[in-house]
Amino acid sequence: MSLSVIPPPHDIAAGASVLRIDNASVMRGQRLILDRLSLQVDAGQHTAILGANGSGKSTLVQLIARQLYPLVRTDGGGPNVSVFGRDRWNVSELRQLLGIVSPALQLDYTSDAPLEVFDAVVSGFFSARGLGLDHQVSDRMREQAQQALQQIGAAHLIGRPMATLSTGEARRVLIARALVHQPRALLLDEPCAGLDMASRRRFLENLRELARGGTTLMLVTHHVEEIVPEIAQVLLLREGRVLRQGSKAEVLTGPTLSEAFGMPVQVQRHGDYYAATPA
Ligand SMILES: Nc1ncnc2c1ncn2[C@@H]1O[C@H](COP(=O)(O)OP(=O)(O)OP(=O)(O)O)[C@@H](O)[C@H]1O
Repeated sequence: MSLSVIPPPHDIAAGASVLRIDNASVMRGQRLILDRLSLQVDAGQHTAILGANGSGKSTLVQLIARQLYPLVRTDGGGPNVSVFGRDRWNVSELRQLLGIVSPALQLDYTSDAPLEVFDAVVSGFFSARGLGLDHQVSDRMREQAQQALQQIGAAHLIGRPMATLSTGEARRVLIARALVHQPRALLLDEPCAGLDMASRRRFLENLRELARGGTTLMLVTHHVEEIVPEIAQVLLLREGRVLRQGSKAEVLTGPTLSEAFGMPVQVQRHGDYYAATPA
């Protein structure tokens, strides 16, 4: 199923990459958390960002989401993080092009007891959590929200309070919310965390459909098994630095993952999927 497009209220530079990070470093407190990181994601170049606990993945998500800013360059170069060709964004405008689903977002939405599923999704049009008196919801918006919920297999949850949903159900609803704008890209931080085997499989199939439908995926995970076949590029982080970047065949090897996770790891390939286990 494809959603009809509500055109974004702004232009994007023609041919601009979804994401360009050039030698960006991020400090938190006195610590250097990301160290001269570079990454380019072009439209349709589905990418996994992989790394052990504490390697800097969530910090990178916040950098991309413009919730954190890199250190000012000392080499005289221009801005070192651009999303859709721009380094400055109004966050709600950016969300129309780049949908983001993260554990922090899920916690925020599921702890709002009265928030109902459909309102949680349709309020995505206003970058608000739930509907207020000043929000004018058009028939078109309702239709788009309904379609997004159907697309991700969550339409049956309409009417339920967000706080009563299971982890997997809430995850789907938040993805539907991110999809109402039909974003060009989705940034998913550990989207399978807390999902059981069957939910994870169904969810990964949803992601594959989105990727095939033209949404560029940026998937942050520490599970090699979640790297769906459509993802061709992998960025492997270790202690805030890029340990390796390239195709799956180049990055997902035993020696490289052993270095990334600090223990011997064996990699198996099952068709188009990879799996990693302690050696
Ligand atoms: N606000 C902060 N102040 C200081 N250090 C921080 C802060 N936030 C994160 N860190 C540190 O930055 C490093 C990277 O954290 P980050 O959350 O980005 O890693 P991650 O790869 O997402 O880890 P995980 O897989 O455990 O979620 C960690 O060592 C963490 O302790």
